[in-house]
Amino acid sequence: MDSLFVKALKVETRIGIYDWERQVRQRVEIDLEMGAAAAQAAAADRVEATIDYQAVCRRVVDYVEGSEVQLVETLAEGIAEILRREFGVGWMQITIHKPGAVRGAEDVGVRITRGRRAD
Ligand SMILES: Nc1nc2c(c(=O)[nH]1)N=C([C@H](O)[C@@H](O)CO)CN2
Repeated sequence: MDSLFVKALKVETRIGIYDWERQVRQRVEIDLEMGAAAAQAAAADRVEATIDYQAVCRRVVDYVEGSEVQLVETLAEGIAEILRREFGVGWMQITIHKPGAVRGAEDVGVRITRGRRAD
């Protein structure tokens, strides 16, 4: 299966489980991979024949900037729901990075995979 991807989409948001984290905005970085048939899009050579990754990015940024969740897991599930419902994505992998959130670790976060991979 072919896929479209977005790497390290940076968004400032309120996220975290501690009191101090409810007072600030922190940067998260988001990787997306979405199942999409490249041959169909190429044959038409039109963005309407596939998933518009720029439209996806705009929508994800809008959602994440406005969210106020505690866990990176909650953010990932919210994005998955948007990709499924609004963009018709059948298979996806979503990674939320929260770089620098844990002292001594370069990066922490969550990766979820949802949907069925088409052949
Ligand atoms: N499984 C998770 N564990 C933790 C999360 C999280 O979102 N999911 N978050 C935190 C804190 O907010 C941390 O990122 C800030 O230092 C800790 N554990």
